[in-house]
Amino acid sequence: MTIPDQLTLFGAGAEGATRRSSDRPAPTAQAASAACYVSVVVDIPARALSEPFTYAVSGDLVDGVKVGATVLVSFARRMAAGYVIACAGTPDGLAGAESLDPSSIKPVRAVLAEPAFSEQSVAVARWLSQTYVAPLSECLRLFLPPGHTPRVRRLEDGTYEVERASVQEVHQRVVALTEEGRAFVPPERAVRQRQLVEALACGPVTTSELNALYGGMSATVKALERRGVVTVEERRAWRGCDASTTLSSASGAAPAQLTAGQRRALSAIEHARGLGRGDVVVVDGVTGSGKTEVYLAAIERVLAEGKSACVLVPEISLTAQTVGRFRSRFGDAVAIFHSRLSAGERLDQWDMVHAGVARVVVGARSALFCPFRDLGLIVIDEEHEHTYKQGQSPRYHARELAAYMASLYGCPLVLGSATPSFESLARCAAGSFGGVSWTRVEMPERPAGATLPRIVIADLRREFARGSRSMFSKPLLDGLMRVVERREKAVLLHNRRGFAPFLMCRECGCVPTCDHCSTALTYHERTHTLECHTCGAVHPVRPYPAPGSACPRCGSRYLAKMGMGTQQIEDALRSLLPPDVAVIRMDADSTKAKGSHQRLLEEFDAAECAVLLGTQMIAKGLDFPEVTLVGVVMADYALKMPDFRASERAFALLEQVSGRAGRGERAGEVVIQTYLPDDPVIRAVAAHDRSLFVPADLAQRAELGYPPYVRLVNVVCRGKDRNVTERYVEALAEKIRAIASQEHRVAPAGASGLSAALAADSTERPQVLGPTTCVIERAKDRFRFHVMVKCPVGYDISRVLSRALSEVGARRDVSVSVDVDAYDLM
Ligand SMILES: Nc1ncnc2c1ncn2[C@@H]1O[C@H](COP(=O)(O)OP(=O)(O)OP(=O)(O)O)[C@@H](O)[C@H]1O
Ligand SMILES: [Zn+2]
Repeated sequence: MTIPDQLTLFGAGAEGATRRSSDRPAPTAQAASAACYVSVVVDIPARALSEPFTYAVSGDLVDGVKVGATVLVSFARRMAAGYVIACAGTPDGLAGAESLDPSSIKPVRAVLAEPAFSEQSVAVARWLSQTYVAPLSECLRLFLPPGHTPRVRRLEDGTYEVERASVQEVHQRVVALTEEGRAFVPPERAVRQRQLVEALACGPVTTSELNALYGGMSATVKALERRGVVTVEERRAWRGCDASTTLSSASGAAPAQLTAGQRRALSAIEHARGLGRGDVVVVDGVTGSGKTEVYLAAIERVLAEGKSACVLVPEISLTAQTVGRFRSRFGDAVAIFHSRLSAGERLDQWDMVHAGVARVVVGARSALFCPFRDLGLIVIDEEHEHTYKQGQSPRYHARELAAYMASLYGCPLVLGSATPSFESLARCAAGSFGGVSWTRVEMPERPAGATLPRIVIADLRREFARGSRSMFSKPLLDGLMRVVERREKAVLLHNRRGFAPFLMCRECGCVPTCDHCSTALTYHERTHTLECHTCGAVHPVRPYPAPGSACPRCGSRYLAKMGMGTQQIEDALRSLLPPDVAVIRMDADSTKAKGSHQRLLEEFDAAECAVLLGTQMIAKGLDFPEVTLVGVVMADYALKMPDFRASERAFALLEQVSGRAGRGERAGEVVIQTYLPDDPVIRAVAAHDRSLFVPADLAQRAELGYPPYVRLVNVVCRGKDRNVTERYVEALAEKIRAIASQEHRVAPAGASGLSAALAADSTERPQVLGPTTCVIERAKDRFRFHVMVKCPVGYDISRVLSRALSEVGARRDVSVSVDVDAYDLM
C-alpha cells in the first residue's frame, strides 16, 4: 500500500477538468478509447469543490483504477490528486455525468495508490461531509493509510511533482523448520546448527532475533536452508505490536461466571446483532461493574462469525492496562491506534486491518476510519467523553458517526458508561432515534462482592470557618494517614481545566453567576470584569485582596480568585507524607514524553504504598484493586465551568474518579472537598444516584433550549483585520437567517437521526444568535467572532449552512469553521 516510489514529473496540463455541464469540449486520444469512466473527488480543499468530477480511464490503467484508489488528474490547468468514488462502463452509469459528451471527458493521468477504501467508506465520507459541512476530499482523506496523503506540488519550472509517502513498510526475514527439518539431528560438533534447531523448535523466529540471541547466525541459516532443513521467508513486519507491560491488571483471563447485569447486557447486544439494523445498546454500568468484560464477550462471538469489531476508548485510557486486556484475550488479532504511536507503527497497524490480520481494532476516535472487513460490532467505551468530538474539520462526534456506520453495516453499536451522556439518556428514554432502537441496560453491581465506595463530603466553608487554611480537609487528611498506616494506595484528583479562573466567596461558597444564563461568570484578569460567556453580560469586579472586594451574596471581602495547580499539591503531599510513600504526579506536564504515561502507572502499580495525584487523566479506566482512598481536592472547578453542560461533566468526572476506589477486596472511601456541599451534583455523587440532578438539569435545558433538545451549531470566523472579519460574519449571519426563514427542512428519516419524541419539545425554526465576539476574542493575532444556531433536532441545518457559505463566498483573509453539534463554545 504505497504511492510509487519514484518521483513522477508531469508537464503542466493545459486543459481543465470536465465540469458537469461540459462547457469546454477538448477531445483527446485517450478519452476516445476509454475503457471506463470514474467519479473523482479532487483533493483541493475548498468547499465549492466537494462534488466529484468525471474522468475517463484508458485501457492500460483500468486494472488499477477502482473505488478507493488515488489518481492523478488535471484540473483547471493544474495537476491534482483525487480519490475514485465510483466507476462505470459509460458516463451514464455515474450520477451527474449522464449528459456528458464522452469525447469531452479528460483522462486519468496516473494511479498514485491502490484502493484504500470501500464503497461503504464513500457513503460514510459523504455523510460526514454533508452532516458536518466539510469538503468531501477532506473526509475521504481520513480513510487513507496513515502518512500516505499524496501531495502534488507545482515546481518553479511549471512541472508537477508527486511527493512520495514518507512512511514505508518494513520487512523481516522469518526462519522456520521445514517438515523434514523436524526430524533433522545436527551432528555432535555442529554447535551452531544445534542452537538454531533448538531455537526454532517452538516456532518461527526472525533473523534479527536469531542474530541478537546468538550473534552472526546467517551462515548457519544459509547452510541449513540449502539442505532443506529450514526455510527463510520474507514477511511484512508489524510495528506497534510489542508493547509489553508489568501492570498486574493487564491480563484478560475471562471470569468464571458473568454477573446477572453482564448477562443482561450481553443478551441485549446479541438481540441487536440478530436484528442486524444498527440498533444501539447503552450499557449503563456503575464503575467497576465489568463493562470491559461485556465488550470482550460480545467481541468473541463476533470473531467466531468471521467478522471484525471496533472498540473506541478515550485516548487517555488507551493505557497498557486496556490494551493488555484486549491483546491477552485476542492476541495478534488486535490492532491499536492512539496518538503516541510513531508514523510507522500507525501505518503497520492500519495495514494489519487492511490485510485482515487484525480483526479487532482498539483505538481513539479515528479508529473508525480503519479499512474494516465485514464490521460486526462497534463499541464506544466511556461514551460520555468529550474527546469523542473532533476539534478540527470535519468536526464529527464519534458517537454520531458510529451510529451512522452501525446502521450502514447493520451491526450493533454498544455505548458503555457509568455516566451516560444526556444525549444517550434522552434517546433511550424515547426508545428510538434515527430509525433504530436505543436500549439502556443497567449493571448496578460490581462483581465478586465488591461494593461501591462510601462518599464523604468535606465542606470547605466549615474548614475555613474553623481557621484551617490547608488544602487538605480533616477527613481527607485522616484518610491519607490511614492509607499510610495500612500500606495501601490513594488517588487524588485535582482538575484544573479551562483557561479562565472564577471567583468564589471563601465564606459562603458563592460563585457569581449570570442572571440570564445560569452559567458561572468568568473572571478576566486584565479588565477586572466578570463576564458571561453565553450572553456577553459584563460586570466590573474587584477580587480579594483589593480594597472594596465584596461577595455579591454575603458581602464578605474574601471574594477570591480560585487557582491552584497539581504541582503545589504535590509539594504539600511530599512534606506531609513519610518519605517511603511514593507520590506520583500525572498531568499534561509529566506525561509529555512517549511512554511516560505507562511508566508512571507501572510505578504506581509496583509501589507498596503510594499516592497518585493527577488531573482528569487519572479519573477513568484505571483498575488498581489496592486503591482504598480517592480524594477530590477541589470539586468546584468542575462544577462551575461556564457551560450548560457543566453539571453533566462534573458528575461524570466525580463519579468516574470515585469509581477508582474499592475495586478489590478492601472497601473504598472517597473524600470530595467542596464549598458547595448542597449542589445537586455533589449530592448525586454522594448517593451514587444521578436521579438527584439529571431530571432537573434536563428540564432546565428543555426550557432554555439546549441540547439534547435542540441542535447547536457554532460558526466561528477568524481574521487578522477586525473590521473585515466582523463585516464578513455579519453578512454570513444575515444569509443564514434569510435561508433558514425560507427553508423548513427536516432531515429525511434516518439520515441525521430524527426522533419525534425529541423533536416535539424543540422550537420549530432555527434561531440564529449573534454574531458576537467569541469568549476567546483574539487568538494567534486573529480576531474571533461567532454565530450560533439553535435548531430542532431533526432539522437539516447543515444544508442551510452549506448554502449560506457558498452564497456569501469565501474570503482569503477570513477563515470560517463550522461546528455542528458543538461542544466547545469558547
Ligand atoms: N463476572 C466477573 N467476575 C469476577 N470479576 C469480574 C467479572 N467481570 C469483571 N470482573 C473484574 O472486575 C474488575 C472491573 O471490571 P472492568 O474494569 O471491566 O469494569 P468497568 O465497568 O469497565 O469499570 P470502569 O467503568 O470503572 O472502568 C476487573 O478487574 C475485572 O477483571
Ligand atoms: Zn448571561
